Formats: sequence, C-alpha cells, structure tokens
Amino acid sequence: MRLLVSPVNASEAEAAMAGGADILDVKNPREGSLGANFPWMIRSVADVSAGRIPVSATIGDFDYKPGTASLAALGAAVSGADYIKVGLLKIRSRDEAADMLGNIARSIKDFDEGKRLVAAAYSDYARVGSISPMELPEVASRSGADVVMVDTAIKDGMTTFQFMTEAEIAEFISAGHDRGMEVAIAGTIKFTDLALLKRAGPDIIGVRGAVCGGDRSGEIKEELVRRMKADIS
Ligand SMILES: O=C[C@H](O)COP(=O)(O)O
Repeated sequence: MRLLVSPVNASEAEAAMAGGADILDVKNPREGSLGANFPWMIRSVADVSAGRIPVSATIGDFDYKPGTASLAALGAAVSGADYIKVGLLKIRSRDEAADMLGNIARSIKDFDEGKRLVAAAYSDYARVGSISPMELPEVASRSGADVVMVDTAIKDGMTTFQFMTEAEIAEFISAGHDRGMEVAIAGTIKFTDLALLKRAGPDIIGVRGAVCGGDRSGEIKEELVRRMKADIS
C-alpha cells in the first residue's frame, strides 16, 4: 500500500517527502476537495520530487465539461504531474463519465503516453448527487483511466468509512483490479482506519488532514507522514 500525501505547496511537499510519502499529490483545498492548484505550484512540487517519487495533480471537482477538463488535465501534465486526477462531482451518468474520462485520457496521453489518469468518484455521492463510486471501475476502464479512486466531496469531518461499508470498499477495489487498474482510497482517513485499509488492500491511500494533525487547513507534518508510513508498512 503506497502513501499519497496532498501538499498545497513546495514546503509541504518537502515535509511529505522527508516523512516518506510515496506520491506527492498537489491540490488546492480552497477550490474544493480535489481543487486545482496553479501550474507553477505543480512545477515547484515536481522540482522537490526531482523524479524520486511520482507527482500527482488534481484538476478540480468537475461538472460535465469535457473540453475544460481536458485542457486543465493537459496543463497539469505539462506542469510536471505524472498522475492527473479528476473529480467527477456533477457527473450523473456513465455516459457523461465516459465522455469526460475518454477525452482527458486522450489529452494527456497524446502529450506523453506515460501520463496516468486517476478517475475519482466520491463516497458521499448521495449528498452531492454525483455518480456512485460503484459505477466507476467499468466506465473508467473502458475510457482509458489507469487508477480509480474514492474521496469525500464535502470535507466536513465525515469519512469515507461512514458512507461505504468495508464490504463495499473491498468490492470497489476488486472491481478496479479485475479491470487492470490501480485503486486508491481517500476521504478523511485517520490513523485508526489503517487496520481496515490493510485488510481491504488498496494500492494507494490518500491523506491530508491526518498528516496535518487532524485539521486539513493546517500544515503537513513530517513526523505524522513518517508515522503513517510506518503504520501501513
Ligand atoms: O487525495 C487525498 C485527499 O487529499 C485526502 O484529504 P483528507 O485526508 O484531508 O480527506
């Protein structure tokens, strides 16, 4: 299980790397759960990594705008992200999801076939009216995504484990693996959730709040990243 940590700037990226993060995931929480950061901020985090670990970048919590999302995704790829992550926030059907994901995948892979698309749905989909994560693996796979992920859309302290049972998380992971994709789980993961996650066995877990000391508007702390990395090893 690899540890994805979400810094907002280069100094947080340094703390995350020093603590042993496996993936740096640049985001901008002021613009949403998967809010996009600026191109120069993605570049500065890529400079911190200097190729030692992959860099991921979120491009936003999207409504149905395949063209806008494709251009944002290309911007993240050009700025140095290896993994480009899109949140399917106001996407209500598999057809809309396929149109989004297929065009984004084409945009980043035409630029560099090594770029990876992360398709993210939300465990709390029912309260925001988006597509269920359980519908994601099939459509993501046929649309060219490399990773499927769940996160929470609303960061109010509710966790993915309050919206999905352990059996549902395991089913989501199996569905992704069966289709040859990696699977990532996020959504206010706490240290106390790690035992469940080890049983479920995603490829990646994504965190911010827990490694900021519980308040995701705080700052990433190297020692908490180190502790989490040790706890999942
Ligand atoms: O991609 C991971 C997210 O940044 C998770 O953030 P969170 O742990 O604060 O919910």
